[in-house]
Amino acid sequence: MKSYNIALIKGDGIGPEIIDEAVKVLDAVAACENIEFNYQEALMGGCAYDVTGDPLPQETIDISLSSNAVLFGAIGGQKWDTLPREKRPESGLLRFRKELGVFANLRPANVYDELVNASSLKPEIVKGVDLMVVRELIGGIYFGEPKGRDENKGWNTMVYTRPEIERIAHVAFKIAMERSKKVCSVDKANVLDVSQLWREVVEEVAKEYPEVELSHMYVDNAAMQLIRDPKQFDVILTGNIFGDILSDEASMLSGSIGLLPSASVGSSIGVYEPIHGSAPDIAGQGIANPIATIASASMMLRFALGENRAADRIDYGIKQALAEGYRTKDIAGFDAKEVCSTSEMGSIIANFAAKCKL
Ligand SMILES: NC(=O)C1=CN([C@@H]2O[C@H](COP(=O)(O)OP(=O)(O)OC[C@H]3O[C@@H](n4cnc5c(N)ncnc54)[C@H](O)[C@@H]3O)[C@@H](O)[C@H]2O)C=CC1
Ligand SMILES: CC(C)CC(=O)C(=O)O
Ligand SMILES: [Mg+2]
Repeated sequence: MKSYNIALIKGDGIGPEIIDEAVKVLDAVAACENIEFNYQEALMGGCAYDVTGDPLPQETIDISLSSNAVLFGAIGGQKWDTLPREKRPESGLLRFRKELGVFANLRPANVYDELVNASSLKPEIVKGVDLMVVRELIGGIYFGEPKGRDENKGWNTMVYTRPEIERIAHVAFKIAMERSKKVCSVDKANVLDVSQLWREVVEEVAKEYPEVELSHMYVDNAAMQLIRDPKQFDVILTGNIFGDILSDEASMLSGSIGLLPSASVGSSIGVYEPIHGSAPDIAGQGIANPIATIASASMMLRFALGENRAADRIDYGIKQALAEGYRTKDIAGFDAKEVCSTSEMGSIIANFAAKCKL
């Protein structure tokens, strides 16, 4: 029996609720595939600050680095918003990503056929959308120096170096080679010097992938085009802040931010996490959609552990639950057979995943 060590970082808000459902589904597929998971929980975010005074205790980094993969929920909430920057949950998350060297955040945005009516856009615009946002994750304006604020001024700096752009561009082109061989690099090169360098380096890297068609788009136009005609995109390559924003926007093509998973990968252990935050407005109500996290667990199985059969089971479980009309509140349109709680949705997906005939 193969055995894997998984670091579980539940975090704040809905984090524990959605991670519990992903664990339920992982255990269901493990039983079918003769594998086992040893989970080790670690604190990050506001809950870590409350216990240790640090949103990212060293123990969390150690546990993560000694595991095969990290499954992450979400951090943050109003309770911690007035703390000094370094103590805030979000600083812990940024530091964590840097410590683990996860420079590439892969955010697939697919529209499930079963949910074309859940989108706020017309079905003919969203049906068949299948794109991948490749977001640089440990550089750009969230990390650049100088940053700070005083009474009357606040400042941050967007910095990218040539090697940082090269490595994320290679990730995007390699992914495009496995897909429809199209990369759209999104920047703001009409205004930002850093984007001019970005564009130049992406052009250079593109020469190593002659089969891939490269285009460039300014981020403001990209935000509009994503809604106007999302199927024009295959791989979107972009920096940290633009990717953060565009992927949240892309989630509305699929119907809810509670649906989109992600993989944060780089030089060591990967972190598998939904694209959304801790959703304090719905925490504790049992209504959060766990699908983004369950789908992130599937990405973990496929990319970190090579357990493709188990991942296929999860993907099938999600699709089948939707096909049979099960919906959490965020995606409950007119065609919902039943509006389920977070925990019911996890159990339904686990059951279908276990029954999947591979
Ligand atoms: N990776 C992370 O841990 C992230 C943390 N955050 C933090 O989360 C906190 C809340 O941030 P917001 O801007 O409100 O973003 P958010 O993504 O937490 O929530 C935005 C909206 O989407 C809804 N939503 C999010 N996830 C959902 C799910 N699984 N099912 C159903 N509805 C869902 C929420 O109820 C809310 O109305 C902040 O402290 C923020 O810094 C934000 C983004 C990412
Ligand atoms: C701390 C933020 C950068 C988290 C976030 O919004 C994200 O990674 O999507
Ligand atoms: Mg975000």
